[in-house]
Amino acid sequence: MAPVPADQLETPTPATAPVRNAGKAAIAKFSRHRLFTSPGAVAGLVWLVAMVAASLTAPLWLPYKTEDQDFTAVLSGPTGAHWLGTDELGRDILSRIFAAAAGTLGTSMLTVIVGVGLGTILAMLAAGAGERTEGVISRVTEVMMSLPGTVIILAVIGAVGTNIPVVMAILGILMSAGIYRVILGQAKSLQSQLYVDAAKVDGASPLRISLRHVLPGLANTIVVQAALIFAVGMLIQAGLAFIGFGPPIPQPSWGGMIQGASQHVYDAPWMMVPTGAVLALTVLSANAIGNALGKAPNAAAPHLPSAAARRQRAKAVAAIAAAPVPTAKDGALVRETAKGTLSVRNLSVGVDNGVRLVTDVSFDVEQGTVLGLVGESGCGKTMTALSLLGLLPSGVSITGGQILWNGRNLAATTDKDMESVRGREIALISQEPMRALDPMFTVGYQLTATIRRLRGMGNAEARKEALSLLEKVGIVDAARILKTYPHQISGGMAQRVAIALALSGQPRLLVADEPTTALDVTVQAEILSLLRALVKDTGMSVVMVTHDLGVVADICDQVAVMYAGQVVENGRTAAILDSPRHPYTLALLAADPHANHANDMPERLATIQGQVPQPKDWPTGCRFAARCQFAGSACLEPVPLLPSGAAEGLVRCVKADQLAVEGMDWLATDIPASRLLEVTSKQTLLTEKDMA
Ligand SMILES: Nc1ncnc2c1ncn2[C@@H]1O[C@H](COP(=O)(O)OP(=O)(O)OP(=O)(O)O)[C@@H](O)[C@H]1O
Repeated sequence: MAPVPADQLETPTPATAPVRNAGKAAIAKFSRHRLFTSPGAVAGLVWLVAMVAASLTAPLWLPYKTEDQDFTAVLSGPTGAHWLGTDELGRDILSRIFAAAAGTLGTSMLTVIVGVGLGTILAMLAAGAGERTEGVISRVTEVMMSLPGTVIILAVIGAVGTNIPVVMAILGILMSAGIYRVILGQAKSLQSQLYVDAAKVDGASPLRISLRHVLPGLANTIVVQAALIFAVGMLIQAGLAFIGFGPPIPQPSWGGMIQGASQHVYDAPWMMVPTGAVLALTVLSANAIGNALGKAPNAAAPHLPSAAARRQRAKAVAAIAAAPVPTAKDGALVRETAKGTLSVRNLSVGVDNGVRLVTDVSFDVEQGTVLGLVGESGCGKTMTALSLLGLLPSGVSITGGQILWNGRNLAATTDKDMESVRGREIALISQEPMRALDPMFTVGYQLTATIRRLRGMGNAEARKEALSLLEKVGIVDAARILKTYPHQISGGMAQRVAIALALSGQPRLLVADEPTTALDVTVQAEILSLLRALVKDTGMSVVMVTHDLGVVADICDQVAVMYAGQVVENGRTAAILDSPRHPYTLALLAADPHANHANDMPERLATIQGQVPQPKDWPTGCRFAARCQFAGSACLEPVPLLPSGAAEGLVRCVKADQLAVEGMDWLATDIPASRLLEVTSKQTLLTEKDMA
């Protein structure tokens, strides 16, 4: 049995370590919560927690009773005996502020519970129970919103007296109508999600669907609304007390104290300061918390990076710009980048402060050629493609390497500068054409607006160009399509329009992320032949992300096969499809029914056991080893990308030559014991059996 390399041996750890690590991870995750990344929200939270704690424990520590009068210090400013001064009756302001705090905070919370609770229940009911119920609830809430809230509150006070909890609960009922309107749209959108349909098919009751599938999706909006209503409740309560509808005298209230202070604004201006400041700070704190929570991923456009992500990216960009230019390493192709050639060098992409998703990826795309990025789901194709456009999702950034394009390193380009590249030099077409089209506007409006913005044309000229672009992408009745809305055209037509949109800035490179996956087979063929014709006619290049080897064979000049965030093999398409040098490419071809000739179609198609490992589980050696039929002890070491011997191809496999010489096939059976190498996650244990 071969020895296990030292760097892959697990260090024995005490039994308590996992618990401690889990605790640390939980604390780290908690501290990254958006609430704690906003200084304003942290300060607000600290203030609110301190206020609640101080008000709840007030009877234990307050220096004076609220009604104690000190006639030797009437209307005094801050003194040793009265830290925040006294009022016109010599009562201690500090004691009165905190004695009033519990009531003010508690009854404001009551408004939140009634308002947000009722609004949420009504919205979930309306979203789940069909149009009639929604219609009834909506009409009722419209009536509630049309009622004069102040008059109703004053009428309630007239009827029940200044019973603050009752008044604040009624205020909550009045506010619930507005909250219902805010939450309804989101609840309806959640009700139309596929997983909700699946739950219905599984026979889940409407109540269970609402609680299990809809309510969690509303959590963010509910919390934000609660924070804002809490602030509004406090202000309204203070306002009522100011005009004399607060708790009965001598019971203190913040509004009543401000009203008292307003009588002495000239002779004792200080008196206004402590209560006013505490009220303002408490309201600001609730708003700051609401604002921070409102910046949740589902509250913002998901494709736009957050400020924190942008800061992180700016840091990464600066580090990449300062790094020395990589040279030919381990045989990797390094050529002078000609104009119109894209050269990606040692590109790495990772989650900010987290795992790496793509490592050390290199490839070239020459002008007028198509490169296919191929591999199973989760191999990092999309992350690589989106890096080219600076469109990585929020929280994911380029961590190293270069993207050389027209004399610039796009990996070290700021977000602002990327704006002049996107659309004009490099454009994107995505898997789902409807993502590129706004359902609110006609195709013509969207195309002309984009052409005017990217090419600086006038309206009439842009309209002509839009027509010509639609004709270029094979749309026969272009004039009619210009007037249609996206939902009025088919998927294939929408993809043609999306391609026309991508072409409106006359880009030299098109990044196509599985552009045919969502289309049916005949339309797929049409779109592929359209792309082929566009490459030929315009001389632009294409980076085509796909998991379909048929698409690769059909359109790609070069192919880069990706596995677990790495390129494992690249080179000319014909060379790679004819004589693959990496076992993963071999396996993909063996598993593809179209890659096998009808005559020698095996009885059983090959499979690749297991799954692509998660980025956190990548082993230090060959990442494919755990699934590979040919793995051996040498595969436990990191494997560089080396010339494959076929044209300019590169391969990341220590056994590539042996496989090529011996002409070994990927077997359609389970991995034979004679070829088995057990590679467990993280820790790689070699149990080689009968390996030569
Ligand atoms: N926003 C994200 N944050 C963190 N990790 C992500 C994010 N998006 C994708 N990943 C992870 O990055 C890795 C690569 O994903 P990527 O989408 O690039 O794969 P892919 O090969 O394009 O797959 P597919 O064909 O399914 O699109 C996967 O492990 C995936 O789980």
